Amino acid sequence: MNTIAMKFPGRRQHKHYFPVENKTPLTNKVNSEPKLARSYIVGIDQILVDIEAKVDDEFLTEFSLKRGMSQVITDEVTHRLYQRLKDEQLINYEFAGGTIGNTMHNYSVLADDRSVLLGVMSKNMQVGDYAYRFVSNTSSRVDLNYLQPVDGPIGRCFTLIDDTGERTFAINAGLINKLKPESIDESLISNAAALVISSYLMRTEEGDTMTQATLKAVECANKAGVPVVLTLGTKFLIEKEPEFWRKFVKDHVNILAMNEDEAQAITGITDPLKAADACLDWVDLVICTAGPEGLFMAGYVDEQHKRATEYPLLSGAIADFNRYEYSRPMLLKDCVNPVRIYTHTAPYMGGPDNIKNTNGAGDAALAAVLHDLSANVYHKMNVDDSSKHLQPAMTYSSLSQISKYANRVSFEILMQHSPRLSRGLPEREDSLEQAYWAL
Ligand SMILES: Nc1ncnc2c1ncn2[C@@H]1O[C@H](COP(=O)(O)OP(=O)(O)OP(=O)(O)O)[C@@H](O)[C@H]1O
Ligand SMILES: O=c1[nH]cnc2c1ncn2[C@@H]1O[C@H](CO)[C@@H](O)[C@H]1O
Repeated sequence: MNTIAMKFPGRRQHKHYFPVENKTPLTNKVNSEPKLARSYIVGIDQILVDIEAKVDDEFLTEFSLKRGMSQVITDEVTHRLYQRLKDEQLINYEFAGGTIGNTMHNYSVLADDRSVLLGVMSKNMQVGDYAYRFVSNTSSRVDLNYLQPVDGPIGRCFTLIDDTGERTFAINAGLINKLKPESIDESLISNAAALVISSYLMRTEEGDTMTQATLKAVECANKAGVPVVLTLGTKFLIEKEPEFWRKFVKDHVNILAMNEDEAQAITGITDPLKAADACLDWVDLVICTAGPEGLFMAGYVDEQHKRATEYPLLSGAIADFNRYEYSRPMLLKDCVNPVRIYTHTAPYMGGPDNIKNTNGAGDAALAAVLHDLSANVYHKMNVDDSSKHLQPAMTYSSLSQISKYANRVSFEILMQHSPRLSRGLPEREDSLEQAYWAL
């Protein structure tokens, strides 16, 4: 089948995509030093290495770990747990992790462009230790220059996979929560295309400064009109304080990413489409992954910019919900007559025959959405007079297109062990219908 590649304006691909640099008629060469402005995104994380191991239910019980949850464990439990995993040779791999660390890495791989990761890093690093491993397993496109040095270890996240494929996280925190508000560079945040955070950043102890650092970054982004993107991390954190999270999301967040369990925890609604719709009362754009059911997205468009889909209309909890999925989503404040838009994408090719591990599939979907969002900022910075920007949209592509891209990236993660991509998507895929990639 004849296919065309998904092309975004980015440093590597822009010249195929839109001619912002024309050849000089005299030399017939493209100016060798194009002075294009660049967009980037910033993420904050608890800097962690994942230690993945296959375990059974008894193992979880022995260490009093709650299945499916991300929980913090003491140094003493860590020591015993690590020893058991080593003695029984249960460890599959040790690799850089962290929900936002993974998202920044995947964004940089997909966009072939810069993201900035904020957090802490051991100031004394030895070849082979966890800090070293984190740095060496992170894309060179992720800017680590703003990490705050600390005198001690980064964190470890035991990623324990049981027979059903469910993952339980046990976190040994090290100094991950010692990021200080002073380490947040305000101009770095206020010039970014987006600020990306997770609910885990609020899980701190007395004396930790991570939460204050995060709140400072969020306030700075809010003030500068930089979209704040929150991923909900794990439902148990949300269930503990749903009222706090609803208020935080309403007051500070523009884009909310979650899976269906987290969506239920924050809205009380089981149906992922209805839950996504409920979240539109608080935010501008919603990404809700739903495992084997695929991906739902919801957003806003102004009446004058809405575009009707060419796909068959779908009905679920909301009738004909995908009617305007061809629209490019907008901030609610930029809509004179806001219309709610929704889309759904079923797992790419029905999902892989053999799912290695679903860990990080949701983070990867978010990385794809961020790629589209920053592509829009990049294009606007360089070709502001393009007719494309007559509509003050948040993203480069339509809701439908972004959702397909995100779902495609999730598929890639399901086929591998690590939550981090090792390469971008293929430019051409014969198995893809043209409509899947066409703009
Ligand atoms: N069993 C499955 N079959 C087919 N596709 C799946 C399956 N599980 C996940 N997916 C795909 O991966 C995407 C994300 O999955 P999921 O909802 O499990 O993310 P998540 O729970 O947020 O993951 P994480 O928190 O580990 O990043 C889904 O939207 C879907 O496209
Ligand atoms: O408490 C936490 N803080 C930051 N990241 C976490 C925490 N618990 C789990 N993950 C991260 O979530 C990723 C998959 O989505 C894993 O790679 C793991 O490192």
